[in-house]
Amino acid sequence: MSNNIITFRDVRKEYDGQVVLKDVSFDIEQGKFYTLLGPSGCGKTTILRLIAGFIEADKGDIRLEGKRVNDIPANKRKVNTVFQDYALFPHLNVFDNIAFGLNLKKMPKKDIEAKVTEVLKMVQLTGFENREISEMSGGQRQRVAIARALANEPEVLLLDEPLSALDLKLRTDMQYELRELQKRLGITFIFVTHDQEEALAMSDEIFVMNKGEIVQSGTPVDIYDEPINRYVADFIGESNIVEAIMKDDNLVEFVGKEFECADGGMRKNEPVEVVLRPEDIFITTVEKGKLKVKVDTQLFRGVHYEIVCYDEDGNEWVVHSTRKAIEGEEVGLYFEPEDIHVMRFGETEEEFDARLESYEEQEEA
Ligand SMILES: Nc1ncnc2c1ncn2[C@@H]1O[C@H](COP(=O)(O)OP(=O)(O)OP(=O)(O)O)[C@@H](O)[C@H]1O
Repeated sequence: MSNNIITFRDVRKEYDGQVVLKDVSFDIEQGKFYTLLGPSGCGKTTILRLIAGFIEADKGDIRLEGKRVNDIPANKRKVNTVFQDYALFPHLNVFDNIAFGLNLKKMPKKDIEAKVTEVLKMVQLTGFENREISEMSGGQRQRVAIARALANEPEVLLLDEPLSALDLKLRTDMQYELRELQKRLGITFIFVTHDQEEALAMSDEIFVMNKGEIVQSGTPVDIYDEPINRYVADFIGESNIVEAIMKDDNLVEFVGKEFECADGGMRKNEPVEVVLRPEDIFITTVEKGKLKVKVDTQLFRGVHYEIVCYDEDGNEWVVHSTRKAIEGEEVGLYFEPEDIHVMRFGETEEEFDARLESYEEQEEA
């Protein structure tokens, strides 16, 4: 049996004739932490609203636990949302904020008390029942908002940029807390952010979005190591991206030189792009390096120096190194074949997966 708690099949959403979600399909498995990642306006919140039932799809199937829910109202779905501003009632105390929805459902008083106690314990706010919302910190308010959502016993918790209002330190603390809470509760979290570091740190699976489409999905490591195109490579982490020619399987040419690489399954002499991450490049002597460059500038970033170099064709190469370089000096850049990542122009995720599979089979044969 499938472990999918949510399924989207060719789901489209338009506003005033403008398509903001382009026939999107995906599966969400029970009990995992998912993140929708992408720039402002790419459709992340639209997906959350469709799951919650706040808006209707113009086309396609939305299923929760296998059942089509397109026509099921929001309050009948086992899904709860934690909003960016938490949407707490400022004039009510913690207890009353959490009890609000339960009262509406006409839950008996004793059960409400037990439920509020239970969810406050889950978010480690036991004893805060009578505290006014105005007397709580940003992080505590957030936990109240989560507790209120959990009181409805959702199967899925939707979190729409819940950390964006917090300062950096609290934000990092809350990232740990949310991750830990999700693991402890074992319910599915769908988290929206435009912050790639947050997405990498917290998620089991990331959906990278652009202009109403999911461009790539996978684990943080997969997406970081194997971005399918320039957009994903640029969005997730820092990258050096140069145009190249795929000479043959395992052989790519850029800056007028051929390099051994681990990729294959493309046409001979196909124009491609190559990504090299700054932390995978080492600075050495011109003789020992694979590529000759000149050090231009460097910035001390605390853990490493960020060193900007230029090759003879004028391409910029950013290198992260724990050792300082000498500005103006000619040096060699060294990298391993498997750290060269080749990307085809216009390849979709399905095409990428299919190529990888058939190339790996061919390699094994
Ligand atoms: N009610 C609406 N009426 C018209 N257009 C809308 C409406 N809601 C959203 N949009 C448009 O749909 C697109 C996707 O919006 P959405 O809120 O899903 O983006 P997002 O990725 O969540 O962005 P952000 O990170 O800024 O919240 C945007 O272009 C937005 O302007």
